[in-house]
Amino acid sequence: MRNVSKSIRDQEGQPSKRLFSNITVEITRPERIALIGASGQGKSTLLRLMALLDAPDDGELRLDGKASRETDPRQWRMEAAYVAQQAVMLPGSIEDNLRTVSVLHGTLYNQELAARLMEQLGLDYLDPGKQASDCSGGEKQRISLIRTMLLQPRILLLDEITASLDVNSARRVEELLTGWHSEEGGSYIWVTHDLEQAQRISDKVWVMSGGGLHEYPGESFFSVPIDMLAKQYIQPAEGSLPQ
Ligand SMILES: Nc1ncnc2c1ncn2[C@@H]1O[C@H](COP(=O)(O)OP(=O)(O)OP(=O)(O)O)[C@@H](O)[C@H]1O
Repeated sequence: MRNVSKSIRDQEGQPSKRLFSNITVEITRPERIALIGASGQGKSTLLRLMALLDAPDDGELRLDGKASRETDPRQWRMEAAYVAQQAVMLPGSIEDNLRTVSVLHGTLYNQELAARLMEQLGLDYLDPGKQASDCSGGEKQRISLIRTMLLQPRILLLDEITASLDVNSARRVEELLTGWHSEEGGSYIWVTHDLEQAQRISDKVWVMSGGGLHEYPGESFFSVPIDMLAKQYIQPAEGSLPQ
């Protein structure tokens, strides 16, 4: 991502406030990145740009050297896939939802992988024929992650994906994704407000603040006590946002 900027638009579609400017970052090898920052800094917007679900005002994104504007967005999203905080279930059963991705992208449905992922996330008690809309918020969130993982992307863009999960279920998600990174060489950028989770799941931290993105190696970032980091980066006092 090079020199990427984004403004919020008003109802007339005119830029009303600069959200972030000139963000330049590069991922050159499989990485585990935690993306943190106070509410409203633009973390979700940044993830959505990276999935080509939104467009920057300026700057460019490249994947394997190829510019986003020269790439079929559908093809791009099979490589760099976004998982939303609010899981949206499509009409039909759980299995219909899991199959949707392969139907949309014209790929084979990997039933074995689907069953393994359901088990790893503690969802194997669910009847695949159950209506997805009847699932709980936490079940939907995990089904949505599995649906995306069935695409077998190389980069996962994860937007607070454990926000509605109990501690044990969240840990299963963390184990699945850290295992996926180490075994299959996938990268993720994971938005979280939970600094302890950020420490568990990342080697590198991206902090959004003051309209910019600041990159830190995990070990040096977390050498500062988490409550101090939280004060500075997650719940900054009024008017004291780090620039
Ligand atoms: N489509 C949109 N139209 C207008 N404003 C938007 C739109 N999308 C996001 N915003 C605004 O942009 C700002 C950044 O939103 P974003 O969701 O990216 O922040 P965030 O850092 O992920 O916040 P949080 O941690 O609360 O999820 C917010 O002020 C939000 O209201």
